[in-house]
Amino acid sequence: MPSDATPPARAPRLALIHTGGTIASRPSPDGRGLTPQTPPALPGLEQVQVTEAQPFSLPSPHMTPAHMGQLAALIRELAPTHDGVVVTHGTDTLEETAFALHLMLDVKVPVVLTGSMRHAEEISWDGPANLLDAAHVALHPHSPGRGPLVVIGGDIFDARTVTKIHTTAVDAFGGYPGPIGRIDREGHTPRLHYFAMPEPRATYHPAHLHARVEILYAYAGWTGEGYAEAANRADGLVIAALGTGNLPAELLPLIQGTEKPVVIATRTHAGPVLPVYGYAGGGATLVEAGAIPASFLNAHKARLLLLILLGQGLTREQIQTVFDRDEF
Ligand SMILES: NC(=O)C[C@H](N)C(=O)O
Repeated sequence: MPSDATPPARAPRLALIHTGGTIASRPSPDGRGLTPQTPPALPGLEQVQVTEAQPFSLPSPHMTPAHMGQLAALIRELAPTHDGVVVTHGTDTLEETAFALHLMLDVKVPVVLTGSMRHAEEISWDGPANLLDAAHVALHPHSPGRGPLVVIGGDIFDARTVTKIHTTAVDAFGGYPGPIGRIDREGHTPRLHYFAMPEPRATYHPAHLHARVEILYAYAGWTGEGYAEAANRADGLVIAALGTGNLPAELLPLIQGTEKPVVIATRTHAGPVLPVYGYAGGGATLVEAGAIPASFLNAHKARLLLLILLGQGLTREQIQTVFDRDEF
């Protein structure tokens, strides 16, 4: 006899993509230190249908833009048949992969990256809780529309602002102005709060990811060592400059003479790049010489944005507009 009872809601479907990192690492049998070996198991989500994939297993210092492109393609493939995607990743370059995905992915389901600071054989192994938090965030109804998120230690971060702030602490992630949400558990029940609404963002579709963009790091007494060589071989440069985006005077003529895009970020850990100083090498003179302020992006995220815009074939002027208007 036909029943008019509502059929039970189907089990949520989660795609779990492993890429390596400490969350997959253990001491290697040859005694030479930690290496990625076994992807972590997802604990305590009985009602969820999980599909696992492992496109590669790398320590995250071995990640390249090509791997980020491969990951983006896999997520695009899995997204239509899943309600959320979790990516496990090494923490060293996690913010770069998160931001590259932020720039390139326009999938509808949430994408959440997580990792761990301690490996599976350590007493303070933080992998399982981070992974469970990430899964809850990925499947939560308030998570779509925020771009890829990073979840570590219960904090939920936006890919644009998150950065690794500690080399060993379990709460290794932060960044100005801080988390956009928080997940905790009351018993087994997740409690999730967002502190801001989702907002629209631009996404890009580069034809390739092999533009060469190099980063130079400014310091007191830099007279431009390495600049000419980098400018010759690269398609674009990013400089982690001083304060609001200032450099020693010797850099001004070098930037004036560079046709390729030169983006000025800051080595300071928070705040925008603003062209306010008019002394030789001051931010105002660099912008007048054609340099592009990176807004509030750190140097390694500015590099990815520049690399992606170059891969999409944008001109120097178009690239400047993207940075000027915060179209990311
Ligand atoms: N905690 C970590 O995952 C660090 C490791 N070196 C990695 O990024 O792969």
